[in-house]
Amino acid sequence: MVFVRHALPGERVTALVTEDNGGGYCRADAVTVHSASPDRVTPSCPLSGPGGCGGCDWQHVRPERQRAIKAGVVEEQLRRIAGVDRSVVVEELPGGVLGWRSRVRLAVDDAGVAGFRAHRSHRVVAATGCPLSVPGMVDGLLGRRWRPGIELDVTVDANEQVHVSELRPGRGSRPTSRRIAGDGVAVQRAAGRDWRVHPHGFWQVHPAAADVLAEAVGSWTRAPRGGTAWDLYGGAGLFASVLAEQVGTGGAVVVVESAPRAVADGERELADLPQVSFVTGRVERVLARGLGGGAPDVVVLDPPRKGAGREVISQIGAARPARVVHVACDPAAFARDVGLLREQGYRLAELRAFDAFPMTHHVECVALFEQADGNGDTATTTPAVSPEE
Ligand SMILES: C[S@@+](CC[C@H](N)C(=O)[O-])C[C@H]1O[C@@H](n2cnc3c(N)ncnc32)[C@H](O)[C@@H]1O
Repeated sequence: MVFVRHALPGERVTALVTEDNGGGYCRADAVTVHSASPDRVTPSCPLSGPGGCGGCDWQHVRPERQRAIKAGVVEEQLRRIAGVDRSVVVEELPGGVLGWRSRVRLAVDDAGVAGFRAHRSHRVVAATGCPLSVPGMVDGLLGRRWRPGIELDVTVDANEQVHVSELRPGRGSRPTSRRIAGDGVAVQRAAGRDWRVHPHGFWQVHPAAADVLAEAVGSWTRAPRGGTAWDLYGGAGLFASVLAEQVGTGGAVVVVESAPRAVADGERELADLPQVSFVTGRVERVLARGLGGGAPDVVVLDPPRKGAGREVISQIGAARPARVVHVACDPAAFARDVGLLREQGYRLAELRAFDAFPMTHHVECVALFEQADGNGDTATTTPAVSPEE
């Protein structure tokens, strides 16, 4: 099998193999298009294409078609990995497909010129702009000379303040970071409040995404008044703020998050919600120790790309919440977690998918799971969940 970047289904192309994995599969880049798909468009960035910047690999595809392909990917992974047959629509976020990216990592080459890393490579592609980024955020950074070998972490917040940190390779795998622009506090707006958070901690990259996801999650959690909810992989507590309104001051919302900086931000920003508490630690370890405070009525989980996995899903299953809302940014890991939740007796009740990363292959899913009541879901095959996951 050959995965060809920069091509579209139905096209005839000449492709250059970039990675040969022996008997398994190859990766290749389409370098010449002989017969183009009607969905092919001219990329707005000259660096998009073979040998160019690795950031946005779908600029050559009509945006409507991008969303249709992403929907097909989610459907296919659910069918193949979780044995669930479900039709998916990928919803557009407000703001258009360009100028949305509020966080970028620039790299500086040996000559001191800033640009973007090439796809799956350390090579730096010099750039003069980035049409995907919020307008103006990288202007002035790309045209300057920098110390060779550093990287620049750039975030623009909801107040249009640009925050820049210089990252120098440090001892071990951790770079040392030095703030060179911004006041070190990014203001973000979502779920009806302003959040003052670390500019380079986790926050949704698309400016509309945090609000859209909080609304989607909150519409399905329906945590009972006085009830208990868990917000796992909770960051600064975006979803906890929604859950807190639902359970009221007589209820309890517990956020579990491994990054101490995000916990510190959340404890400060949600100090007006006494029903919210934070636990710093890895979800799998914290749940193994036991969270205390009674069984949850609702669990929200928003793990990183690799998903939650068997251990965490089993721990959630053992707590028997009535509803589980899963937020996921990798369709394959998500489908594996769907299969694991089914093993725990949960059925996929609702699913929405969002184009939170236009012009890239990434897609964000939000799913509601309810305890299966015997009616079952629309499984077509036995879930193909690997035992070690
Ligand atoms: C996709 S983000 C979601 C954050 C939050 N729900 C939000 O929307 O702002 C995933 C979060 O999980 C945290 N994380 C990653 N691995 C973790 C683990 N094993 N246990 C707890 N938190 C973890 C990361 O630090 C990050 O804040």
